Amino acid sequence: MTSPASPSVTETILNFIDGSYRQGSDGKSFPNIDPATGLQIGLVHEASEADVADAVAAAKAALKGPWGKMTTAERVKLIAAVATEIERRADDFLAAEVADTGKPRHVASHIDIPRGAANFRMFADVVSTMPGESFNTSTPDGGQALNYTVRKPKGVVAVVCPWNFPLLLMTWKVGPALACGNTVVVKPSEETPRTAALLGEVMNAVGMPKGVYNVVHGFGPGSAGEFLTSNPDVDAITFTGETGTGQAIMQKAAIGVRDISFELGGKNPAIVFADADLDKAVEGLSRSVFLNTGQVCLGTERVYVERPIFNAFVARMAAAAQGFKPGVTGDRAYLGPLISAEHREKVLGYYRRAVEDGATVVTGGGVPEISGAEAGGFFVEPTLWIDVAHGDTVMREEIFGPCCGIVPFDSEDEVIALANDTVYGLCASIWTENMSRGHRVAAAMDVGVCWVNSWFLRDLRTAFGGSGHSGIGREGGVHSLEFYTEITNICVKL
Ligand SMILES: NC(=O)C1=CN([C@@H]2O[C@H](COP(=O)(O)OP(=O)(O)OC[C@H]3O[C@@H](n4cnc5c(N)ncnc54)[C@H](O)[C@@H]3O)[C@@H](O)[C@H]2O)C=CC1
Ligand SMILES: O=C(O)/C=C/C=C(\O)C(=O)O
Repeated sequence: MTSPASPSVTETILNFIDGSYRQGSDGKSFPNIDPATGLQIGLVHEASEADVADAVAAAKAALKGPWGKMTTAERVKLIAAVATEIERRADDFLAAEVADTGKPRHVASHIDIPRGAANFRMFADVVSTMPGESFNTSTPDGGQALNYTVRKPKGVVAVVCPWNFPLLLMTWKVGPALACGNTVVVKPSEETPRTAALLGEVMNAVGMPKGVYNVVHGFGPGSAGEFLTSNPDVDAITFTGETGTGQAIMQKAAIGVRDISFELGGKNPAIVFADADLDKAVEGLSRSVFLNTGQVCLGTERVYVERPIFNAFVARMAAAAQGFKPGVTGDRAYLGPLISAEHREKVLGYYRRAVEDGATVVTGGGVPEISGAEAGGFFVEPTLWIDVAHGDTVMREEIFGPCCGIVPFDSEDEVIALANDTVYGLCASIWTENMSRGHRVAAAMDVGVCWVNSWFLRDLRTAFGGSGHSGIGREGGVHSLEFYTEITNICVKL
């Protein structure tokens, strides 16, 4: 895709290959759009197949260079320096993330940017403190053997990223990959190329060897995403994004039997029991439904509420939703735009479908009136539905917008069955003051992550990922090492 530079273009975003910024070798570029205004604010240089091959070759060569020869102590010192440099340049990362996503500054400054640094620091700690495994083994001749494991990097890791938390989700993969001694080629989302490109400056500033961190810009099929995941010198692929994309990447990964780690979509339920602390539940669920304008894989799109408190809960959630004013200026309770005009059309399609299927719109359901600079932004109203049936499209498909259906229930068994009746299995949240019930229902959820009386409360050492159509594998803490390292078991006859 090529687009001519327009007068509003202010910045050129380049690929980062073998330690240097490069234009695309075949001269293609595409526009970088500010979702808050709909205006073009930059021009992204698209990587050609040859550029992607160069990036992979640089990453492969770097495994044999100074990077591959470093001790763990030397490597983790560099990785910790990356975290410190991100913190030092926090304002630059914040500006880049806000420009690409249109998200409110307070969201990016509290979530995206600090996590970008933390993802490096935490995995530097994990790798430097990770114990090995060993067994004393009795041998048939009455003697002994010692078994122990050594972990080695997998090699070149392809990191394919989405647009909802660009720096956070990219570094969640790059941090452990590098801490384990791999090299990476990152394909950021075409919607959000800036922070991945900026991280190249950080790598050079801290003295990261050339070729360890590479970035190629472009799209999926027939572009950088496909070129990267089909390159035979890529040893493993980690991906966050849509389930269908995961399936396409999995087919590429099968060639050469490459390992994959996938964090995919969700249709996450929340269960609110009548004994819940309603203030806490409404506060938590108004974040889980509306944070990042609902563009969170962990976001809640189905809320089940025990019948005695159903009406009170719906009224409180409606008031909370009406407090979120779409737009990028004003007080803290505002909603940023959706990522693109195309995504807004998709979300509005679900808004229409809910009504066609008989839902009652409690609040929202359309496009807000916004004047001034943001009039061309991709905003939608925060939206709640009741009178939705379990089989309705908006209760089954991932929408990725600021909306949810709210449904009453009468018994614990009934609500567990409803919550689990989905092809997805990413996360759930349970709201109750009866902790024995909290533990019991949480354990019954067929998901990778279940919160009780909280949501998106993250300890980066814990296992993170989903089951079913929500993903393959777990990352986080030592779980990341399972994916980013290869184990050799050494058996020594004593
Ligand atoms: N964290 C999550 O779970 C996310 C889920 N989504 C869901 O996915 C929907 C579509 O959003 P998209 O950005 O289009 O997600 P996507 O899954 O198509 O894109 C994610 C990344 O994969 C790349 N990609 C796409 N097709 C590829 C292919 N065949 N081979 C290699 N790379 C490929 C894209 O260029 C991008 O970097 C959203 O509406 C939302 O429902 C989107 C972003 C994040
Ligand atoms: O905390 C994390 O590691 C991840 C958070 C959010 C997502 O994975 C997502 O929205 O895709």
